[in-house]
Amino acid sequence: MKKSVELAKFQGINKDFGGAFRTQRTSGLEEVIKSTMAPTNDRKLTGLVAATFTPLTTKGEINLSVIGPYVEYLIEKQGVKSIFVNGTTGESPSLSVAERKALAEEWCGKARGRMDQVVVHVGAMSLRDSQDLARHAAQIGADGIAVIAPFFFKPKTADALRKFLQEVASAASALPFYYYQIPAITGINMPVMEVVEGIEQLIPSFRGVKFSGMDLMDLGQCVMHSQPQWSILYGVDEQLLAALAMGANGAVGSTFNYLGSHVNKLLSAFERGDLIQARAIQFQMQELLSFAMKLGFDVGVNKQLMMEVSGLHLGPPRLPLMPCPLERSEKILQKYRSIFP
Ligand SMILES: CC(=O)N[C@@H]([C@@H](O)[C@H](O)[C@H](O)CO)[C@@H](O)CC(=O)C(=O)O
Repeated sequence: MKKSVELAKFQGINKDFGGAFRTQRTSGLEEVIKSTMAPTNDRKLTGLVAATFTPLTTKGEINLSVIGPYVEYLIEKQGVKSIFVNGTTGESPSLSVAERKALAEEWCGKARGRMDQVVVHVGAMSLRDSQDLARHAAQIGADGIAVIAPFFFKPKTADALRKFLQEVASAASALPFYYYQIPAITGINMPVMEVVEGIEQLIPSFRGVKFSGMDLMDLGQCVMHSQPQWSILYGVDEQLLAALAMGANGAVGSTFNYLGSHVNKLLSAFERGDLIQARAIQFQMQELLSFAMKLGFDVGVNKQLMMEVSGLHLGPPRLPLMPCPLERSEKILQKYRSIFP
């Protein structure tokens, strides 16, 4: 990469929160290729993206009726304008393909005209299921798709993983495609940098990474070598500020469901160079999460906290996750209220 390009990119880093996107200079041939293969939505994904919980009834069925009020809550109370649905927080590995389609359709329908972007996670252990979900996401008007690495039969090399991602992306080539890395869940610790190397040649619709790992050097390398149209979105909410300093363009996370208004202030503070304020908010988030983690924090506990803060009826998590014990949820809610009065 030329030095001037590197410098321009470095200077452009973190100017993305306002939603601006930069266009790439291309040759005539590249223009032709782009016009035939580029995704129809070329709006760069930036800012806060809430990874949504999946509403279930008390009997454990998906509860589509909560999705409309949920979207309104995120917009009105949390200032969150983009969502990432059917991900980890949404318990996608515990949902059937039919349930995932019904949920994705409802999220897209309710968010249409109200939110900036809806990214549908379509990753699955079966390539065919993943392709089916990707095609469906395109039909229902999703703004992008993301794919996690299959984690039962794990790809052994970056090449194998890239091929899997390519096969899914090609089922919905008109949609921006994001690689979803989350090593704590998948057990796949391959550096993201290795996975995305040369990926735009295989996947013309590739638009970035949802980076949910702890390795900030790998994150920095991804930022450094990313293309202008890519979004590097961080997914470990409790250390978001470090990722912003490293050049992340935005964040996808579960806690933005109930902390979005505060984290938006963190982003604004960072943007105007007020590190004291940004750090103070990050420390508040850490205070809450470290308290919850000591008591035991998983998607079930997180979902309960969201229910109590928002008043939305999200129901229990699905087995094998267990509902949050009452005593624990009371303590966490109390802590939440003391930190964020
Ligand atoms: C392991 C995990 O669930 N990570 C969360 C974080 O938002 C996480 O809940 C938060 O940082 C608290 O640890 C997200 O990265 C997951 C996510 O975005 C998703 O639901 O797909």
